[in-house]
Amino acid sequence: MTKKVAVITGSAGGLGKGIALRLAADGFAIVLHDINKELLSITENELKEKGYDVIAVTGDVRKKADQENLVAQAVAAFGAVDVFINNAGVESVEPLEQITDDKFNFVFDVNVKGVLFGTQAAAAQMKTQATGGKIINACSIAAHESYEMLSLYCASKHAVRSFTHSSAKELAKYNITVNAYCPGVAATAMWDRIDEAFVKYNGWEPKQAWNTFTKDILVGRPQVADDVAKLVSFLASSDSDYITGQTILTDGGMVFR
Ligand SMILES: NC(=O)c1ccc[n+]([C@@H]2O[C@H](COP(=O)([O-])OP(=O)(O)OC[C@H]3O[C@@H](n4cnc5c(N)ncnc54)[C@H](O)[C@@H]3O)[C@@H](O)[C@H]2O)c1
Repeated sequence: MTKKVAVITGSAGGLGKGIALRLAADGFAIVLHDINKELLSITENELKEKGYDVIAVTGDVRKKADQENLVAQAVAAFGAVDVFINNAGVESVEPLEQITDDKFNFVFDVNVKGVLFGTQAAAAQMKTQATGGKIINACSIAAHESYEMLSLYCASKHAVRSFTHSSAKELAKYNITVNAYCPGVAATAMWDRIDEAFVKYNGWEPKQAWNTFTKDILVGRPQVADDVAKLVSFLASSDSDYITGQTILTDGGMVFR
């Protein structure tokens, strides 16, 4: 039987890499993708050394042509795109008054336009496949709750949540489901930068933001990439065939919806 194919944007490191490792172990052929060419190559080699079927495509989710190229490369290598994961995202931490025009555009370009262009490219391919496909978006607790100092990031993730709902409705007739995973606080390079921003703007101690955000998590520990990958593994599997348009929290018990 031919392997199903999963494309994961922003998968050179962080949660995307964790998702790629999990889906590879689940039996998917993996298409890695990132703007960071150097790290992408290291991660590609890591998966190859484990014996997984993998290719890596460098690109920028903000560019429609790059997203189309990503899908074309996936199809050229493995023949289909069964699962497309809009994982790439950027954070933004600053007081509301200090958000600039450029910063606003940058965050919305990556987090929202990136999801739109990824969904368009993936759907165009999936519509041609008898089996349809699954589109899975990176959302966040910040798509369900709004935090001070994170207004721009929260607004962008609320937009992704809305896109998840609308695209599920539009694409259902093509046998394409669209869902999202909403992590809480996971130890990645993103959270290192968030912590640094609270030091810069609030005069907090290093790790104070991390400790503040993680201290009340009900399961008693911060999140790791594998926690997120387990939910994505389910959403990528046939076990989730009856689920679409959902933005599912995986946060150890932080936000209740
Ligand atoms: N870490 C968390 O606690 C957390 C919580 C909730 C949601 N999320 C979301 O999960 C996703 C992954 O987060 P992470 O913590 O792994 O972040 P990260 O910064 O550690 O990794 C993100 C990856 O995306 C890549 N990337 C950034 N801009 C890109 C672009 N324009 N085109 C292609 N690739 C690009 C980066 O190079 C990097 O490899 C993001 O959408 C993020 O908003 C993370």
